[in-house]
Parts: sequence; C-alpha cells; structure tokens
Amino acid sequence: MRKGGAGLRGAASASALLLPSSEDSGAGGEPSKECPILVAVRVRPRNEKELASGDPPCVRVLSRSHLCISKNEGVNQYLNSQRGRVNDYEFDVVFDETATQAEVYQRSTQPRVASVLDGYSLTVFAYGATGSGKTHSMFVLTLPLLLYCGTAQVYNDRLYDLLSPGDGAPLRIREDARRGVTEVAGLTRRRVSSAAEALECISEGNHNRRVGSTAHNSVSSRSHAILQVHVRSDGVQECSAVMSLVDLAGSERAGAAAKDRQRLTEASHINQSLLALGNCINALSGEGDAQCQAKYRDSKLTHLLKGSLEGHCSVVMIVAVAPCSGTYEDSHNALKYANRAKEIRVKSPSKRRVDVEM
Ligand SMILES: Nc1ncnc2c1ncn2[C@@H]1O[C@H](COP(=O)(O)OP(=O)(O)OP(=O)(O)O)[C@@H](O)[C@H]1O
Repeated sequence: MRKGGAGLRGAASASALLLPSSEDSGAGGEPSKECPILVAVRVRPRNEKELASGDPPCVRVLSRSHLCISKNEGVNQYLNSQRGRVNDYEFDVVFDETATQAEVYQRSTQPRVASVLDGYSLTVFAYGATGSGKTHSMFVLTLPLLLYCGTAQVYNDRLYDLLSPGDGAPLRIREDARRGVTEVAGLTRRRVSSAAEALECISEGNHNRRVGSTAHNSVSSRSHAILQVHVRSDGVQECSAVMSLVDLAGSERAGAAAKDRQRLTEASHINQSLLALGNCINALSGEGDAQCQAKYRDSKLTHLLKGSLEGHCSVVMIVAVAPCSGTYEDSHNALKYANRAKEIRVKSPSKRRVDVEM
C-alpha cells in the first residue's frame, strides 16, 4: 500500500457503497509485490458487413482461457488438421463473441477494482487493432464509480481535456510526488455519485474525442482516451489511489491504415506512444527505477500513466480481437502481443526481463 495503513476502505464509505462485491478472487485477485498483468482477450462477434461478405472466422475460442487462430481456410478446417499446434494461445481469461459486458467486467476487472480501496493504483488498458472492440469493452469498465472523474485524450502526443475542450489548447502534466500521482494540470474533474453519472462523462468525452477515418474503420479513434478516477480520503491518514482506464488508439500497422498525410502523422504518433508504453512496461518488469524514470518522458501517454504504473499497482490488459480472416494479421499481432504481456511482472526487479514489442 502506498500510503495510509488502513487504505481507503474505512474512510471512503460512499465509494464502498458503489462497488460491486468481489467474491471472485480468481485470476484477478489481490495484487502482491510480484504482480502479474492480468491479460484478457475478447473476440467480438462478426458485424453485418463481415457476415454478408462471407469472410470466415479466423479465431475460435476453445475454453475460458484458450483460443486458436488460423490464416486462410477458416478456423474450423484448421482445427481439424492442426489441433494443438502453433497458433494456440492461453490467457488468464478469454471471452468469445457471446460474452456480455457484465461478464467481461466480472471476470477481468472487478476483482482488482476492490484493491483501489486499499490504496493500490489500478490501470486497465484496452489494446487491439482498429475496429476490434476496444472502446466497446472499455465502456462497461466504469461501472464501479468512485469519486471524481476526469477524461483526457492524447492526440499526436499532446494532451487535451475531453470534458471541456474549450479553445483546444493542450494541457500540461503535473507530478505530485507527495501523493504519488500524476495528473493533467487544469483537467476538468466532475464529482460523480452513480454509475449513470460516470457513463455520462464517458459519453461526453467520447463525443469530443478525435475520430478519423482509416482504411480499416470509418469511425476510428486516432487518440488514446484516458479516464482517471481519483479516490481520495482526507481523514487522519491521507490515502489516494488512481484508477486509469486507457482506451488505446488502434494498433494496426501505420502504413496499412493511413489514407493521407494527416492519418500518417497520427499513425506515427500512435505507434511511437505504444512503443513508449511497451518500453515502460519492460523497464518496470526488470530495469529498475532510473531507467523507468527516463522512459516515462518518452511520450505524453506514459508520462501521464507514471503514477499509475509505478509503486504497488495492478494492471489489467484487455486485448480486443476482430474475428474474420480479412483482419487475420492484425488479430494475430494483437494475440502475440498479449502472449508476451502475460509474462510481465510489474515492479519485480528480480524477475527475468521480458521484452514487449508493440
Ligand atoms: N463485443 C461486441 N459486441 C457487439 N458489438 C461490438 C463488440 N465489440 C465491438 N462491437 C462493435 O464493433 C464496432 C467497433 O468497435 P469499437 O469502436 O469498440 O472498436 P475500437 O477497437 O475501439 O476501434 P478504434 O481503434 O478504431 O477506435 C462498434 O460498432 C462496436 O459497437
């Protein structure tokens, strides 16, 4: 626990009331000193266009923790000939296209949300290619609402307020070493007292978010959206923790998705910041503090998440995957990334280092 022996449980009774119970400690239980990232993969259903095109599914969920992917002939034929071979993957949690929003929340994030009240920071990333379902999955994760909500986006490595876009001037990052948090200076924060009020904040932020069209997805998010929920108690023992929900911009290959110069610039910034995030996670898992401190400054995304990723924190990565053969390359790249991420132990320098390429 970063501050305050009693955590926030006793002090923030309003928060506690809003939290769902977390009986299921399962794969996502209490964070320990060697805290693995919980990696969940969600395969979305085929949309109308994909169904109409007859493009066969390339991903098949085999169990609650196991899936496989195959390239050309469709996953069913592949399974008959190759079962158990190269393209099988196992993760902490796997969701097929029938999974409900509530199920995704309960099996991926809910057990770890409870730890925020003990003073642990929690960061939830949604990673995946354009159109794979990141935003859709992130929406539900805001159900357990705490106290103050602010939402920002990183667009072309600049930070913008999503609740009060104002004149569009970029904002600065401020580090508060005393409280151990990193914040956006001047970011609009709204007091919320119910899940509905929080969802309103998210909707408003998403409405103001930078959306462009790429070759993959006509309504693609070209920025990273970050919702930070601050839990604070100002009692005798001051505690604070931040829950960050990060809806990353699409991870597809820059050249493949860029339609024009502006899209190419955006794609290059997106890839640079995803790379910076991968470098930070690697540093946290093995290189020690000095290297981490330098790497956080590589991008606005990682600088903003500094306070959430260091110290005792818990990280959940939800990897969204589109099901069809037409997006096989992007889906397989996302699964390979997820496969590496599950080896990472946040803040455990004695563990072996695992490199993550993004
Ligand atoms: N599990 C799901 N069930 C039903 N519809 C889904 C699901 N996942 C995604 N969709 C739908 O697929 C479309 C694309 O999803 P979404 O916008 O979440 O993708 P994304 O990965 O955030 O894309 P981008 O990176 O381009 O912003 C949306 O219309 C969304 O409603």
